[in-house]
Amino acid sequence: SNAPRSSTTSRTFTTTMHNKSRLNADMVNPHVRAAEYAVRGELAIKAEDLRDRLEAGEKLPFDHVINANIGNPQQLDQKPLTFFRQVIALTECPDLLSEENLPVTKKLFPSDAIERAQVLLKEIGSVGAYSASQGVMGIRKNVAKFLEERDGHPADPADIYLTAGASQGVHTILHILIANPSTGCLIPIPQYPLYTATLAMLNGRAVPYYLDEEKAWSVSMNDMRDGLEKAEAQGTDVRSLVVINPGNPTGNCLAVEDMRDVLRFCKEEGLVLLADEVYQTNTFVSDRPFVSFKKVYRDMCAEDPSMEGLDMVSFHSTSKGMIGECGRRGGYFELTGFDKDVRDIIYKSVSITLCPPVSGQILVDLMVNPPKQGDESYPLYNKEYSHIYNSLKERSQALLSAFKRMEGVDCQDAQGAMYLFPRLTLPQKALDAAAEAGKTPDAFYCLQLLDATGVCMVPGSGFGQKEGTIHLRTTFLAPGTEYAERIVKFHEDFMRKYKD
Ligand SMILES: Cc1ncc(COP(=O)(O)O)c(CN[C@@H]2CONC2=O)c1O
Repeated sequence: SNAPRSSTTSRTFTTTMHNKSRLNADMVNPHVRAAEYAVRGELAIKAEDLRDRLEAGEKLPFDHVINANIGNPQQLDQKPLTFFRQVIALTECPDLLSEENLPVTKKLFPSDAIERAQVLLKEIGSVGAYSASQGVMGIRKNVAKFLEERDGHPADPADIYLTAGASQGVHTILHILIANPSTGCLIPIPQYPLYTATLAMLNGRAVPYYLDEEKAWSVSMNDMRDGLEKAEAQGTDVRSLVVINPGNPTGNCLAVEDMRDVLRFCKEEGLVLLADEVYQTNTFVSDRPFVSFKKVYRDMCAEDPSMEGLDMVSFHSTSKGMIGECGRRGGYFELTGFDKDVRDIIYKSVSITLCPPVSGQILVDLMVNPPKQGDESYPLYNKEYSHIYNSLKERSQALLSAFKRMEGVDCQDAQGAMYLFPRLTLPQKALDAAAEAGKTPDAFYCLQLLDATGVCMVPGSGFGQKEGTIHLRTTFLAPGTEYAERIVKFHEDFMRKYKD
């Protein structure tokens, strides 16, 4: 109405009221509704509730909750690498580098941190500005240089895409690969549920291939082939294959021979290989050092040119390793192969979300180009890095030995990554109690463990496991061995309570 407004006038709009109900869960995208991500599922939610109750002063059988459900090192006691934070701080507050402030800044920051921040800011401009969608070129050049030094084969900055963590990279690539509801992707079982959750949201098909627990979780080519053939017989158009190396949740590091078999299989079957290598510096056994799929592939092409023509995406992240800067959301993927038209579509896809976090990009630069011998910051960097590495290795061994002491628990060595994936053999009474509670045996055990000890692990079913087996996934990030003893004690009580 055009009537003059007054404090009492209320404008009324006469429209035909649509009798639409308010949005409810049945109205949202059913594929997103169907997706599951156990790392932050029922157990994690309950752990947060217990933490809140402790903070509110409630008395529980433990005085703090330990999140062993997620590989989040700095949530526990891991400290950030000093040099990385110094460079990030300087790039976030460029006034510290002004002529006027530099004399004071030099008293607070090492010269190589100041120099690195100046070089980065010259490349980036402001960390508050959008960068190129693929990421800052200077940083991508450093990633390419790192890859050349790591693998001994050429790497091109044009093949490098910086991402908001590896998660965003995985989502981008799967989003492009899943062309329709019958498109499938071969996924290792057990796997990190980013893959099955993303495939569910994209309405694609997760095609399982089982890792061989008896062979330290190595890949079984027969199982991979069976998985492919079974899926194709059901009308699935399998277009890609995921390998996680070192493995999450299994901690296995693949032998080069197995990697060659996987590459040959992908070439023969025309599959895009997604090589998730975020744990490439989390390796603990000397006879299984990390070797990239890119290196093995290039070596194979040099021996046999008929291997050329494979399409592969390799993922890395600043969330893992000895860096553990999960919240920064830094990462990248490297494209190997790919038709130019497909690359244009990948670029278009990443351009829609403008650019990855610039501070995450800076962290990628630091990850691939850390202080070197002779640099002012190298002694401190090396000391911190070695301390973190050694403590992760010790903690993996301490928790593994605790599991090996537990009745009915069998656990493969942690060759790498941040996790253990023990297998449990539980008494029938425990299985019956779980069924009675409407829970899977692994979830039942994890819930009881959490209630009794405050230690939050994730049921193996959240990662996939062979029918009839029972596993748990835990990180070994928590400090000390006290919590491992809590787990041992709980297990003894649990097995006594449900003894057949
Ligand atoms: C194998 C693997 N790939 C990708 C990611 C994603 O990492 P960013 O997006 O942070 O780069 C993770 C994270 N690991 C999850 C997070 O913590 N615990 C886990 O199992 C992972 O384990």
